[in-house]
Amino acid sequence: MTQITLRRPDDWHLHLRDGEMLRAVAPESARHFGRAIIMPNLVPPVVTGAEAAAYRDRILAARPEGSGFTPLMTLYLTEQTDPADVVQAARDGIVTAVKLYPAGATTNSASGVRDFDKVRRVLDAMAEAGIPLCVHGEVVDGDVDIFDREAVFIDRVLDPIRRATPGLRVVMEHITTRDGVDYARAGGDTLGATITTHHLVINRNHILVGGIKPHYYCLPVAKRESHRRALVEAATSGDASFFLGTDSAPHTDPAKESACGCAGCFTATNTVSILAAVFEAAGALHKLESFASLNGPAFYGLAPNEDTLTLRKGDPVAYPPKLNTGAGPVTVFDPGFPLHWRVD
Ligand SMILES: NC(=O)N[C@@H](CC(=O)O)C(=O)O
Ligand SMILES: [Zn+2]
Ligand SMILES: [Zn+2]
Repeated sequence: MTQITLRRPDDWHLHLRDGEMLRAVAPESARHFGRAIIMPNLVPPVVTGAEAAAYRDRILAARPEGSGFTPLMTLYLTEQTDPADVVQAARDGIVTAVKLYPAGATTNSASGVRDFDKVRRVLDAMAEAGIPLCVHGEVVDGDVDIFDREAVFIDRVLDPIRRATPGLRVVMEHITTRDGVDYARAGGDTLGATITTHHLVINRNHILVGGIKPHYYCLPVAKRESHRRALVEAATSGDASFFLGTDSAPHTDPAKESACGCAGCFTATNTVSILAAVFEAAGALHKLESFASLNGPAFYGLAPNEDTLTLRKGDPVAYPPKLNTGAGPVTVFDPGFPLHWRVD
């Protein structure tokens, strides 16, 4: 196959940041994607419906002329979140989902949740109103090894929450393990999982072998190769539980290339070409549309995009290694292999 046309993909987990960074990265996502679930972990975080509405306006203003890219906003769940504000913001069409960060789990998560009982009323209201909860699924306990944090979160936090709040629609964001794949697959139609582009490509060796590679460091951290293979198997299976959430998370080079570097891979620029390579290598190009364009909208109760995107195979596509932003240079994720699929 040398050409494939799919419904325009969506990105169900995206960081656009704010200010100069937003202005530089928004066009990178708007080029290929129809919609994106926008992460609320700004400084300070997007906590209320009014803040989400204002942030949405800033994103719309950062789109290139004529772009139809639609940001789908989320609220950052805190122990002070007002259930009525969440429900109202969803009813008003401002907010599509709520994001749960365990406090301290990742970039800008300090305002996240420590005591899950304190958000019980919000979760009950969300279950009742059908508002999805997007979850960064890692425990933060110092005694849990960083490579085990996802599996332990499923047992200690996620499964108890889902049992206590039946009907709550949950997205396990950026799963990185076979444990995550298995739990999502068995979870029925109230449970979905996003998989990032980079976790389909790298394992922990990419970060650590031959010198430390800060641009491959993200959270949850990439796991061993058998887990990466489980993710590829899940993404390319066509199973409706799994859909694309790039987690494209720009940080400037100085913030990444540091004695204490930030977590996040910036993949917005070349994600679609990388995904085509991954799916082709798995003999599953015909499943790319399910993963990138169909399963996500189905979970969120939305129609797929009307328009399409065509990829053609040819000579390697050159992507700029860095995006220059007003906030500083941002390194574009390097998959480590040539990309032959060009988006028309
Ligand atoms: N994935 C990351 O490594 N970083 C994300 C936060 C997140 O999605 O956990 C970021 O905001 O930089
Ligand atoms: Zn996260
Ligand atoms: Zn993220």
